[in-house]
Amino acid sequence: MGPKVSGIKRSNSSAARLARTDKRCQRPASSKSAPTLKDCPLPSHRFLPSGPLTGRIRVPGDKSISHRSIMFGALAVGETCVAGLLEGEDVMATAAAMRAMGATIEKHGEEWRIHGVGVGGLLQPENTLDMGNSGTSTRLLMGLIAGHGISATFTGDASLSKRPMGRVIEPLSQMGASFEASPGGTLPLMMQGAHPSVPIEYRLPVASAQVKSAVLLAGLNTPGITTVIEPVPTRDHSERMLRGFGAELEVEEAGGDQIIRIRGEAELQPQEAVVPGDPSSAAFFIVAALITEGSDIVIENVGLNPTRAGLIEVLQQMGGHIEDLDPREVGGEPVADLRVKHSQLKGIDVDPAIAPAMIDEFPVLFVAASLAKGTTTTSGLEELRVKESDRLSAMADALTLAGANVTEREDGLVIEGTDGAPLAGTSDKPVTTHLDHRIAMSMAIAGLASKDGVEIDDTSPIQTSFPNFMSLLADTSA
Ligand SMILES: O=C(O)C1=C[C@@H](OP(=O)(O)O)[C@@H](O)[C@H](O)C1
Ligand SMILES: C=C(OP(=O)(O)O)C(=O)O
Repeated sequence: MGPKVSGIKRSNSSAARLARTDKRCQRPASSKSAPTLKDCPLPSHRFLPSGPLTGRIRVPGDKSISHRSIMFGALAVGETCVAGLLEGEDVMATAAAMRAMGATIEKHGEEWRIHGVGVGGLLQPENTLDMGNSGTSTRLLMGLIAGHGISATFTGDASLSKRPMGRVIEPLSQMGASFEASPGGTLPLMMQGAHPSVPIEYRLPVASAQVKSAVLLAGLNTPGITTVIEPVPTRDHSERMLRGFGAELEVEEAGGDQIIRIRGEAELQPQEAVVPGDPSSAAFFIVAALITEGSDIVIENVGLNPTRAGLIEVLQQMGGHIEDLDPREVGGEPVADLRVKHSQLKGIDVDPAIAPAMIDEFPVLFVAASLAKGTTTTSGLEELRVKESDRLSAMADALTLAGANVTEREDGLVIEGTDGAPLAGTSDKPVTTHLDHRIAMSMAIAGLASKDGVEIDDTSPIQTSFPNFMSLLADTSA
């Protein structure tokens, strides 16, 4: 770790350890009384201005692909080996749930080995499935359970407990599953899967890969053909990977729609899976290098599936220097090494049609826009209000506190950039991350391009998707 990043603590520091205990503070195992703030101090942290980012780095495995590797491996008969799995809390929540339903999932050296139970073979979990902070785990597992004749209860942390589950309850009910959810269709909820379940044709009312995947996963153990119609394409990892595991799945384009059909009562074959680096995690280092003077960095092995690569296109339109080196395929997904150099960014109107291909990257795009020359306008982003936090309001508040010029609209933010001048940073009050890893990491990056640094109230949510973020940032910045 270089001397100029003394403000950044490593992930094995006491702050990071506290982070993990802190989440459990919501429901302390060892104490009958509710925890007080004193028992559970938040691991706050000030991210200081940084010199150039240089060197070659790798970010952890893709979160979406990691969840699916575990789920599909757990449904194949035989041993699936997964290399490059993300070991963040969200993926570990999926692993714990699949173990509770009968799969064996173990780490051997650098590799994860999964012994599956076969499609149709999931066991009824004995205990409540605690999904922590993870929307993907919850919605995809609801789909899997819907096609099995078992029941399960789902809980989650304070953030997940506010997120809408009606969007999966609706199609899965049509397939025969039944639900008892909290008011507003939220967690905690109890569900009973159906056996046999009923194949449906479902047109997605919202651009969501989680809803698409939930219906396809329910379709895996449903007799006949289950069809999902997608008017707006979203990440297609489920389709690619289900095919790779041997499911009969076809995608047809018709009149601007994608029509995805899966034949049920499938038999999945175990695989040797390799998970590419997560473009959503690489995004923080891409923006960090673009806004920090003198930076020149290579991020190796970044997944560049076209349904995920929207941020790179938008940053290039803003004048960002991002080069693909050595494009290749890893685990059935396009990847490349990305060379990113500091660039003078200019504000643009972001085409809302690109939103699904960068849905998790808007918080960090807002940081880039805050340092660009001129105005960046975003629209069509209502979905950001139902992520781990309301990401439009959380980022508008956080960036304003750090000195950026931001106007919040119903469906997006309008940001007047500083033309490269550093943001003031935060003084007496830290930014609030609302249990949202992407808000925490985005504002950490804003700290690099600030005068006084940016203080984050709670760094613990970073563990959900990018456990070594703090140490990688410290190692990369001069
Ligand atoms: O299918 C997935 O793996 C994901 C889909 C997206 O959610 P939505 O389906 O709610 O858009 C994304 O935000 C999430 O991080 C991961
Ligand atoms: C929205 C996200 O994840 P999830 O929906 O799985 O909680 C995310 O990682 O930004």
